[in-house]
Amino acid sequence: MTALLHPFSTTNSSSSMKLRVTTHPPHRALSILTGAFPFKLKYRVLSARPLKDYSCIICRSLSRGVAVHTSALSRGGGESRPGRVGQRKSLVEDGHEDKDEGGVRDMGRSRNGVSSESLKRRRVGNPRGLHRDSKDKEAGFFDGFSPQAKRGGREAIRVMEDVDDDSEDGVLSVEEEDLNEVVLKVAGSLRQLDREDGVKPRPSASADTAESYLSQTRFDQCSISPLSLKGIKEAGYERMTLVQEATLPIILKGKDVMAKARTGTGKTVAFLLPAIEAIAKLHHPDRFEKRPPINVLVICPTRELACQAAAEADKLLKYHPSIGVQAVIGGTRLTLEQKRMQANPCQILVATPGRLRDHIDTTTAFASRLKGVQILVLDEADHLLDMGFRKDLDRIIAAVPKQRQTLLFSATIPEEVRQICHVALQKDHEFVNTVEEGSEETHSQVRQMHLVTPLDDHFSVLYSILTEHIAEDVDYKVLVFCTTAMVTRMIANLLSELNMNVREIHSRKPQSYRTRVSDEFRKSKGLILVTSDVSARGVDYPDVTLVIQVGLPSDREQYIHRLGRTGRKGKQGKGFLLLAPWEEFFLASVKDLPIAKASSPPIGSNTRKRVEVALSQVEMKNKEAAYQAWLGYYNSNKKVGRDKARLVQLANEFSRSMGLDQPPAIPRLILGKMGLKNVPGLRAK
Ligand SMILES: Nc1ncnc2c1ncn2[C@@H]1O[C@H](COP(=O)(O)OP(=O)(O)OP(=O)(O)O)[C@@H](O)[C@H]1O
Repeated sequence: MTALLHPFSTTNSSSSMKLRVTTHPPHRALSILTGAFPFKLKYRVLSARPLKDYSCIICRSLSRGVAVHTSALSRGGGESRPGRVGQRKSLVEDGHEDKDEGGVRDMGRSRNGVSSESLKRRRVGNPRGLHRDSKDKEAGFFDGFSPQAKRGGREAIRVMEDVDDDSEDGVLSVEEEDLNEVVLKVAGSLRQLDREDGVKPRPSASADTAESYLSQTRFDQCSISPLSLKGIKEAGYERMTLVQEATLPIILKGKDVMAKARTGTGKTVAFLLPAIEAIAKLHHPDRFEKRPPINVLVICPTRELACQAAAEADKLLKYHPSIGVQAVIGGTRLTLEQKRMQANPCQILVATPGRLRDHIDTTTAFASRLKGVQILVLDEADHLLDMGFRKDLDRIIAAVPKQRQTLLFSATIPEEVRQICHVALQKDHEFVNTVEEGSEETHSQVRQMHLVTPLDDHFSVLYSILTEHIAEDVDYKVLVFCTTAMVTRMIANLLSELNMNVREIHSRKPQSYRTRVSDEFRKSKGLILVTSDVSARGVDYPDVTLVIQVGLPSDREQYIHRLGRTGRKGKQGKGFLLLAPWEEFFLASVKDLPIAKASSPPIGSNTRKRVEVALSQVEMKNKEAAYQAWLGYYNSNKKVGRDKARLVQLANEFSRSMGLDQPPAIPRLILGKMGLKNVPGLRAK
């Protein structure tokens, strides 16, 4: 059957796939039956550009729901509009661990290649490079690292700068490692993993679930250029995933798309492939042109994710020698990036928001190169549209042409984000939702459990869960998510004292270290990665067997994304959420998810003793920093932080759980900024 223009045209009524198409207004849905048979499509691509006609054959997968909504919301182009969501949130670039407050640091250092303006921005009242808006000033400085500020509250917006002061010793976090090498390294290990994946499927993945994320459509049935097809084949991809199948034809048509698909189901390729196809059809500027345009701009919230997306693009571009991808991320030398972007093809730029702003502010001719952007992609769009990123994003949107195609992808798109998507998207954008109606946003093959137990037991319970899991699966690969960077460091220290094979990753580590550890974890088995939320979204570590979340996740979305590090590509996985009794309220926000109540693992006196001894070995400065960070994190939580006296009691409970009967003293200045001066139970210094 031949259908013109839209592959999911309502004319395909004989199909057996249930499809929801929403036309104006955006939320009115029309259910239709569509086909499970191949049909030929012909459509014109990217109407704004002089492109060729394409034909493709699309087969529909049976009995899978894909909702495509055409929205009536409008795009504000470059305008900066106040968010209607009205929430503020500190889930910010490179994670939430900037919720940690490490005290005042040296502000007098100069940064190579960074403009005074951007330095100033970093410095506004903040030694760690956090910047804030005027409301922060009213709210008091360090009192909010805003885990749930998205839902409102008095906390200050805390936007962490792209360049972390990872360097504990006061040395700048300037990396010697060329990012190109990092990207190539990641691309290399991705290729290797893909090859291994093709040969040896993990035994734990049943044939049924392992295939569930794939559609019946093969890439070679679509109107993809032969060079891209070669790259796809080499990457080991044969069939499209559901989200790729659903979005490719729409994106190729040149429409703005907002797409929601579960974690680990190939969203990166879903936006990269049509973007590459669009560039392939453009006139290619002279290699030596002084200011060649950037055609595709991909924004990712974290450095790891940006490197990963650039590596994926690099894989797909293998047979497109004239198209190049570059990544610009914080924690690396700005001047190196400038040289690289000048010396190499850079039609695709993958960036973290803060670093991109730095380039807009400081890099010669960068702004004019951005005028060539035809496709803007926001990966983890709900996170990027959140208030924590809003200023950077408004700036970025203002820097790219209004006449462009915009693609928003995420595994979670809360309703409030749909309400504000007009800041980036065209009025007639399509909303593609591959999460079937009535089904959960998490994977059914991932077993989720929660345990509510006193804080005092948390470390012993964590140790027990880990030892049990390790005993069950020699190929264990575990992610332990912690609330802040400093809590991450302390727990990693503890587990390592317990002789577990542990690595840690968070924003207070230098970027070269982060890249190394991330790469190691990607390739390893028999390893535990203790992490802050820098690993929560998008990071594609294959074969993670268990995700443990210790303490309150910042919100429902973050719970889903963290959990989504396991069960990728249809594989099996487990998730464990460990909460204290006063954190139990969080369960209400995920009550629609199948999270079973776990029974408390028996904690013998031996286990307790071992944990106690290990805690006594944990460095005091790590415990002190963890205490302060913990206090900052929960202080900014709307619910927990409301009653300051109670908050301090709980913090001191946390202190005791680390083996410190007397809570560490906190600098007066910081207590003041947290709004915790003179709260009984705190020690000031
Ligand atoms: N068509 C395909 N066939 C097989 N594997 C694929 C295909 N497309 C992508 N993949 C692989 O699937 C894995 C998950 O992809 P990706 O990281 O893009 O997922 P995601 O949906 O963006 O996840 P998240 O929501 O966590 O960001 C990657 O290893 C990627 O290489």
